[in-house]
Amino acid sequence: MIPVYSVAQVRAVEAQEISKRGSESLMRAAASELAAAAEAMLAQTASPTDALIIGLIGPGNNGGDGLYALTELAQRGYQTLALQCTETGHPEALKAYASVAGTVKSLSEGEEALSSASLVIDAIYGIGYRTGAQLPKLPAGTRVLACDVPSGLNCETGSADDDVLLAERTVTFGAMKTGLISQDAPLVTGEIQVATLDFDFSSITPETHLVDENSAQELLNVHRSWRDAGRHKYERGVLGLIAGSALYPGAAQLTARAAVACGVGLLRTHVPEEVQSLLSLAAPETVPLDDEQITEALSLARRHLHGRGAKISAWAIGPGIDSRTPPTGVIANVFDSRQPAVIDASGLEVVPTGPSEQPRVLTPHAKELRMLLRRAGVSVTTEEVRQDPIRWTRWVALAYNAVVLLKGPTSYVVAPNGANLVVCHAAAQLATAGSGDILTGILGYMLSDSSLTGIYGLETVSNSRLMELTACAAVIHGQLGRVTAQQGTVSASRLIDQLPAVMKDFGF
Ligand SMILES: NC(=O)C1=CN([C@@H]2O[C@H](COP(=O)(O)OP(=O)(O)OC[C@H]3O[C@@H](n4cnc5c(N)ncnc54)[C@H](OP(=O)(O)O)[C@@H]3O)[C@@H](O)[C@H]2O)[C@@H](O)CC1
Ligand SMILES: Nc1ncnc2c1ncn2[C@@H]1O[C@H](COP(=O)(O)OP(=O)(O)O)[C@@H](O)[C@H]1O
Repeated sequence: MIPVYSVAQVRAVEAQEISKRGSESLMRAAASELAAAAEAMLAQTASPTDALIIGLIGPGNNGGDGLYALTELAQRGYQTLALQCTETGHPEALKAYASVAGTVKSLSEGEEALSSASLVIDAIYGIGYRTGAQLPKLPAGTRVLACDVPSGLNCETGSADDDVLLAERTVTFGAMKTGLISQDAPLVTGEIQVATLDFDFSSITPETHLVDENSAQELLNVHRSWRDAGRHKYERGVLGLIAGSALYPGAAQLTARAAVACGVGLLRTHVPEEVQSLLSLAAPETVPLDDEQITEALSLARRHLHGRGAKISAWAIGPGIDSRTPPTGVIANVFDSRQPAVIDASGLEVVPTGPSEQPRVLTPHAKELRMLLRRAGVSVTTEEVRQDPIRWTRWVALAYNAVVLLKGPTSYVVAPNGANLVVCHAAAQLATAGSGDILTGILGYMLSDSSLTGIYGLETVSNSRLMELTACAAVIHGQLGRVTAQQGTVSASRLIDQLPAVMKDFGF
């Protein structure tokens, strides 16, 4: 997992590093990383002598990094041009660049060259940016490498100005910063590369941790063993799905098909009669589950939570339920059990507040989070949630004693004790009807599989493991969005078609 720090924390460590290593040497180290990233971006498209790299240079250290990077690139044979966007610049870096590559032009003098740039290095503003500067408009299609932070992005809050410089890649120094993963940031940073510059953060507690594909892979492997291959379907895990209504007949199908595509041991479905026939056609692998069988499964669960003897090992509750007529009795019985459950959509409207023995994950989007807060007696605006998502998600986690996944372009996973993880997949194509139902299917499957939860016998899964698995499900979901988008337009059904291949990439 990638630790994420606030700007103030990064500034504090930076000050220590400067006192140890000197500011010039730090800036040169940052510049080398930036130059290497520029070379990597151009490796496929142009040889050094053909490529023109333009640096947009600002007044402070960010501009200094850009100038030293351009100096290195000029020394390696690239054509470079430094365009100063503000009246002042970093004096030593300006001198270093001029001695190798010639004079620096002002933006107005050299602006025309932007249309022939192979790459633009955005080194106007970094973490020192305050909203409101006039930023240059780049020709459409310009490839941009951002130095530390895209100019126009507030690295504290993640809020971007309208004229922010959109980056294809951002090389950020020291550590990942909160403002690079919040609010607008995933839409403007492009791929983020952290150049740690060997900063020492050992005495500082990060604000949160980012879970990316590599860390998800590690988290998924924690409990896997060679013995997994010997399990029968009940030992692999049985998911009970309580979902669907005549009003939304498709949602239960999507969740069911997603769980089946993940390779669930067995899926048992409790859906209204009129939905069951459709569901049996859409997912013939599923087996219906009536009220009596649920009672029996829950009663057995008191003695056998998992593995041999357990009829159901985890639950997914909510997709497509008509909130006017939810099967409250059945759902309340499941809520009283100690079996893990993921609760989504209309299920969120009936989940109780207060203490609970059940390991639960709630998966609201922002509007549903506000509804959960309102039910817990807290009234907030969408803007307040947007500005401090972890704070408000933590409120819900505490009030409902559940792990909470706040879904959106950046997803936040928070446990009742306040611990939290962030998933930032920037797969905008996921914003399509039914994609949340698929996430519920993926997570439901994961909660049912003891090789992932690591629980056997009568133990229950801890909130910290629940939080990790929830983040992994969100990472897989994001990857699913990206992979599906590479093949064409994205719909929920097409996401499910790609799910087996994506699961395979994560070791399933
Ligand atoms: N952290 C690290 O570990 C390392 C950091 N390094 C680098 O240092 C960078 C931070 O440098 P920095 O402090 O000089 O700030 P930077 O972003 O260049 O801004 C310059 C000045 O612009 C101004 N300004 C801001 N907004 C404005 C506005 N709207 N309109 C007009 N003016 C505005 C403001 O000046 P002010 O007006 O406040 O006097 C601000 O001070 C960092 O991003 C990274 O690239 C690496 O070298 C080494 C490792
Ligand atoms: N702009 C976006 N970029 C990336 N992911 C998004 C974006 N908007 C939504 N998502 C993701 O898409 C999913 C939508 O879920 P949800 O709102 O429950 O949709 P539905 O109810 O239609 O299934 C969530 O996983 C969310 O994280």
